Amino acid sequence: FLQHPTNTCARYSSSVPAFFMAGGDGSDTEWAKALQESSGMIPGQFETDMKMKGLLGPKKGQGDPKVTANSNLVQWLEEEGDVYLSEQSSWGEAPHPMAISTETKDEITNESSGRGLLARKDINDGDELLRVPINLCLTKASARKALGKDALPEDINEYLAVACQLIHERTSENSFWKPYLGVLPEVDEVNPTFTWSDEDLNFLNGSPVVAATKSLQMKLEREYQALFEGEEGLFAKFPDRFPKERFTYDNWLWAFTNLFSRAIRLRSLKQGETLAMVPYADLINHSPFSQAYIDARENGDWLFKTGDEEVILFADRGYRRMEQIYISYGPKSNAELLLLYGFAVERNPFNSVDVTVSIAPRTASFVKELNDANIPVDPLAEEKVEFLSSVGRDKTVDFPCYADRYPVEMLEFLRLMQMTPDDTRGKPLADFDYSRTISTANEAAVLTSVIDAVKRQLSKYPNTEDQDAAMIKDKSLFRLLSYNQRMAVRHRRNEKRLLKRTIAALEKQILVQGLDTEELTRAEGSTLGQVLPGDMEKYGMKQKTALEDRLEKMGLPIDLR
Ligand SMILES: C[S@@+](CC[C@H](N)C(=O)[O-])C[C@H]1O[C@@H](n2cnc3c(N)ncnc32)[C@H](O)[C@@H]1O
Repeated sequence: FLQHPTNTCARYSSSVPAFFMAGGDGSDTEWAKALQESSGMIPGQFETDMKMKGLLGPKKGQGDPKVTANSNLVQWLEEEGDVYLSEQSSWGEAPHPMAISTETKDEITNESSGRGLLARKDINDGDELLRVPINLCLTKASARKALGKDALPEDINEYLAVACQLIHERTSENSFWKPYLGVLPEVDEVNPTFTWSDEDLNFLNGSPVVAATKSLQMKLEREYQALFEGEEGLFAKFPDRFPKERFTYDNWLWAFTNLFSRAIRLRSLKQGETLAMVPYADLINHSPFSQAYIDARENGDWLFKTGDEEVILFADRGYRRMEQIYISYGPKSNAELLLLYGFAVERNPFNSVDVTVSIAPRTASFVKELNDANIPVDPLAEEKVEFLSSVGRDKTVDFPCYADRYPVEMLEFLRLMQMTPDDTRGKPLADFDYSRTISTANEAAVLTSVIDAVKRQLSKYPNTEDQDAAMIKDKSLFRLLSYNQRMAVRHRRNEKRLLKRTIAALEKQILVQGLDTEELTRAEGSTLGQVLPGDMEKYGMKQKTALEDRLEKMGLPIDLR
C-alpha cells in the first residue's frame, strides 16, 4: 500500500465539511471544537458555519437521517465486528483517526461527492487508518450462504452473486447488514452513465462513453434475463428465495450501481482474490493522486494469528486534522469513472480519450471494390493483412490518447501500416522493429495519420469546445441543467480539450523533427490513415472499444459468464 510524501490531494479536500460527526457515538463536540479552531479568526463565523451545517440549534444534526444512518453504522461496526472507532484514547490505543462526513464537495466543480471520511486528528504517513473483519463484508461466499449454494453455484460470477445478496438484504426485514444498507446510496445519488436516460446520454454525443454505456446497459439487461427469467431462471426454480417483486430490474440496477462504484477487489486473501463490499472502507472517496489502496491480510498480531482475515488501510501521506482522506480506485480515465462511478475528476492524470485508428490495407481486391482510379494498390497490402492477423490485430483499432502521451502500440501499428517498398527494400515486414522510427517518411505519415484520426474523433461532437466552455462559464444557466447534464458537458469539453492538445503536440513534433518537408509527402501515396469507405461501414459493428477492453481486464462483467 501507500508511501507517497507529497501533498498533492490537498485541492480535493473538503476543508470545511458540511454535516459531520465523530466516529464514535455521533457527537459533534470534537468537531465543533475543531471547526471553531479552524475558523476562529472571524468573530461569529463558527456559529454561522455550524448553523449552516445543521449542527447547532435544537436538533444538533440528530434529526438528519444521514447522521442517524452514520451513527447506526458506527455502532454496528463496533458491536458486530469489534471495529475500533472510539473517539477517546484508551489503554494502549489511540483514538480512531477518522470520522464520517455526510456531505463532501469537489472543490473545483463544487459538485457533491457524497459521504467521505475525514481526519479527526493529524495523521502521519503509514498510520493504520482502518481495519474491518471479512465477516462484515458482502462477498460471493456470504451471498451463497444467504441465498443457498444450490441457487448460487460455485462457479457463479462474483458480481452476479453479490448483486443477488445486495437485493436480498435490502428487501429483507431483519437483515444483519441493515445498518450498512442504511448508508448505501440510491441510484440517483451516484448516477453512473449506465443508469442515465437517453435524453441525458444525448449530451455526451460524440464521446466514446456513449458506446461503452449502451453496451453495458445491454449486458446488464441480458444478464438479468439469463439469471432470473425463463424455465431455468431463479424466479422459476427458487420462487421463495427469489420472489419477482423483490428482484426487480430497478433493484438490479441499484445493486450494480453500488457494486461498480464501491466493491473492492481484495487480492491478498488466503483463498485467492475476492470481490467484496467493505462497510466503512467504501466511504472513502477517490483521488487519482492517492497512493493508498485497500487490501486484506490475516488478522491478529505476529504471535496470535487468529486465521481470520480483515480489510486494512494505511495512510499514504500525512493528513491535517479536518482534511478529507482519499484512496485511489485505480488509474482510471474520466470515461471509466463516469460510466461506473458517476463522477469525473477535473484534473485527472490518467484521463484519456479513445481514438479510432483505421487503415484498410489496399489489396487488389479491396481497391477493385472501391472502384476509384485514384486509389492505387499497395504492393505490401497482402503481407500487412497477414502480419496483422498473425499478431491478433484488426485493421481498425481503438487506442486511448492521453493528455501528454499516446500508446506505443498505436505508433507501432501505424508504422507497420505505413510501410512502403522504399522502407522494406525487399525485406519481410516481420523483420522490422516497429517500436523505433522506420524512416523519416514513414514517421511523417504516421504522425499525420494520428492527427487525422484525432481530428476525426473531434468532428464527431456536435458542439465545439469553445461552445461547451461558454456554457460552463454562464454559471446561472449551467446550474439549470441536471447533475447528469452538467457532468456530460464538462466531460465532453475535457475530452475535446485533450484531443486538441494532442493535435497541437503532434503538429509541433512534426515541425521539430523536420517531418513537414515536401519530399516526405511521398508517404501520402501510402495509406495515410484514412478510414477507407469500406472500412467505415464495417466499423459500425466493429469489435470492442478500448474502454470495454480495459473494463474486461478489470474483471467487470462485460461477458459475465
Ligand atoms: C466508494 S464510494 C465513496 C463514498 C461515497 N461518497 C458515499 O457517499 O458513500 C464511491 C462514490 O463516491 C463518489 N465519489 C468518490 N470520489 C469522488 C470524487 N473524487 N469526486 C466526486 N465524487 C466522488 C461517487 O459517487 C462514487 O460513485
